[in-house]
Amino acid sequence: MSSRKAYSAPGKALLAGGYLVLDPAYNSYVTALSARMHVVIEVQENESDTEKDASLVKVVSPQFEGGEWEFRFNKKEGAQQIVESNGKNNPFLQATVSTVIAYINPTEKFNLHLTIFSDPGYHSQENTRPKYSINGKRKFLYHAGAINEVAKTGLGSSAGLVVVVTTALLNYFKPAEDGNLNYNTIHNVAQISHCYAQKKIGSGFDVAAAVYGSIIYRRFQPSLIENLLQHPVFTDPRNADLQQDYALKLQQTVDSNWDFNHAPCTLPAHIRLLMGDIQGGSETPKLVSKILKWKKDKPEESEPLYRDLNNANESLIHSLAELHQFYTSDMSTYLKGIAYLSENCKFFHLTEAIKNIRSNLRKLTELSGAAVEPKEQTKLLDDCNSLHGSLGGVVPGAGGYDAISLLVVDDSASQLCTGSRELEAFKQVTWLTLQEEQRGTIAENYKDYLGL
Ligand SMILES: Nc1ncnc2c1ncn2[C@@H]1O[C@H](COP(=O)(O)OP(=O)(O)O)[C@@H](O)[C@H]1O
Ligand SMILES: C[C@@](O)(CCOP(=O)(O)OP(=O)(O)O)CC(=O)O
Repeated sequence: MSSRKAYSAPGKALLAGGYLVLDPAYNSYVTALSARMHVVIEVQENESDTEKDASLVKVVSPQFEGGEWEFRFNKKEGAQQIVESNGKNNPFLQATVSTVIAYINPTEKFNLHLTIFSDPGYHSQENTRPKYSINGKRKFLYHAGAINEVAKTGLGSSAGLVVVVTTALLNYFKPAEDGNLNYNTIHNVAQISHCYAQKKIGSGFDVAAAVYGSIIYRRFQPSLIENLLQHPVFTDPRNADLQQDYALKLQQTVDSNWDFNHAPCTLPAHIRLLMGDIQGGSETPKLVSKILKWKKDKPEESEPLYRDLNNANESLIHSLAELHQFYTSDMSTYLKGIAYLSENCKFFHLTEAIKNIRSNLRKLTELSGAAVEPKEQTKLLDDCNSLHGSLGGVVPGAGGYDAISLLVVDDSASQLCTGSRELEAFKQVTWLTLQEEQRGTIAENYKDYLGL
């Protein structure tokens, strides 16, 4: 490869399928966003920063204070030792770098330098200064604090990071023969790394969207990777035999055929997604454990509600596909429909599906006691319905106080954002400047990042 390459991967919004997506029985609807995570990877020719025989992956995240991690690889008595030599912790980078290296098992020494950039939508924009690339194509915000001190907006920064770094490293060590990216390998390695870093097997919708872009997603069976994450190498990491056994099992798992759904999807033409970040926020793991406990304790309540919520989700998925199909088959009527929304029954299906999802999420809130669509968000989403051009909105993902997602007619989007700023009801909402961008992980031009 030429000595420098760049890649990017998108953030996500889970419009339908929160909680249900944890179960491989249900489909969810995930929109990939124009807020993306980026990496520039360079091969370092200079040997001075590596010890003899040692390999190095250095990662710099210049938008955050102290964003520098160095992973040194040393082979001693047949066993690979990986040390973060700055004494710093970034579990997602550590997991990604070590999983890719275990999967590839490189025989030659390597010395790689990675620089991470994240688009403005991922983090709070307070106390930042903008910096532009020399050619003006990229603008990133530089923060006054460290990565774990700056508030997140919930677009899935760790999934974006893991996927883009996996893409860069796999493409360096094992580029696909046809020059394309090997999406399935990237996906499988990234899911394993993300679970390993989080010490739990989540649904993985954020990782899958970062790889494949906007998708209808049904998860993989957790048992597929359970044994890998409990491998004895994690309690005896410098044991050469265990390392070998782990690497073999990792390769077999990554290269096997995963049964999961990642069918591409797109929002219908002229319908735009707006994401409103809400000051405050909720802790997803607490909500998830409350819901799962209720689901287990009260199957008589949860089973019918999960069924109803799934029906509402499926009907949203169906009506979005139906509208997309309508646009491609009869554009002029579709455009008239966009202009006279309430008169067209196909748009009516969409707004009804959103209403049904919301009423089921409110029931979930009431029965489980977990604040999925709390009263404040109910009021906010109801207020959104009265804004000109709004087709309705939901609490995305785990819900709570984090964010709202609205579907709006694109002509009205900017007016809706500016208009709502004047209203008391929207004072804690910051509309993020982003939209759907269907593409998953892709190669970029490294020249667009020079000077940052
Ligand atoms: N730009 C970045 N540079 C370095 N590490 C990052 C960056 N963005 C995210 N991370 C890693 O991901 C972690 C955040 O992950 P997580 O808490 O799962 O949030 P999210 O919901 O945004 O994925 C950070 O603490 C850091 O370890
Ligand atoms: C509850 C969930 O199904 C969805 C959570 O979605 P969010 O988009 O809220 O995720 P975070 O960015 O981690 O807060 C849990 C899961 O699928 O893992």
